[in-house]
Amino acid sequence: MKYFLDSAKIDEIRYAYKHWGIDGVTTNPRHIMNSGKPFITVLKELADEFSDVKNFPISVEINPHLDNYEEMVAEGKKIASLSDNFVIKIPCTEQGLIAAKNLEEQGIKTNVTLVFSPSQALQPARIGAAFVSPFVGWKEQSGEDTNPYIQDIVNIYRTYGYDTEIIVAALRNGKQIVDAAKAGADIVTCGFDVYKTSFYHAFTDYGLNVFRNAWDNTETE
Ligand SMILES: O=C[C@H](O)COP(=O)(O)O
Repeated sequence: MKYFLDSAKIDEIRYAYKHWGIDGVTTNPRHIMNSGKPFITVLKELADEFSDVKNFPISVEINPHLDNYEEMVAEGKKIASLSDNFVIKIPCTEQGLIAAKNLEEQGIKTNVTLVFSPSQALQPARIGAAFVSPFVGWKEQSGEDTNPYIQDIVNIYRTYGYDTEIIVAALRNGKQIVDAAKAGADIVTCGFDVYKTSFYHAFTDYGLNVFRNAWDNTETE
């Protein structure tokens, strides 16, 4: 399963690429806002940082105020022209799906986002979107069990042999990463701290102390 970093902060993206070998990046307007930098500055930083890296998808979301497909396509083309790695993130609305179909027909990769049900996940696959992003964290926060929903999407995609890659998004902890892996998702996207926490277990620290203690009480020669 591939790991994407959900962030627009260049320092943590650089670190996660170099040290963790992340496979791609996803951004959204909230991440861009949290970077504290203007939209176009973030895009240029990301384009420059990975200019020599092939097949490193970086999802960039279009202006969320756009609500007709022609404007969405125009904006998507503008963003895509900045880097071969850019994937255009488009909301799963009827107009968004038309825009995604148009962009894919023009050879521009799309990531259909804000997906919350298997029925929403079907059309992005039918029109050949490169990626679909079903959200988990937001649904779990509202008290829903998200395992069947992700598993259903994976099963449907496998049944029909759809090529669209499933990015399980908005994950908040290691258990949700494991649930996505158990369901057979292609990719997860998480924030920097979620990955860091997922690498940790209290028993590892406990065990390290046991071994350090043993080491300190053993003659080296
Ligand atoms: O854009 C997709 C993100 O995974 C949404 O997650 P977020 O709630 O962490 O911004």
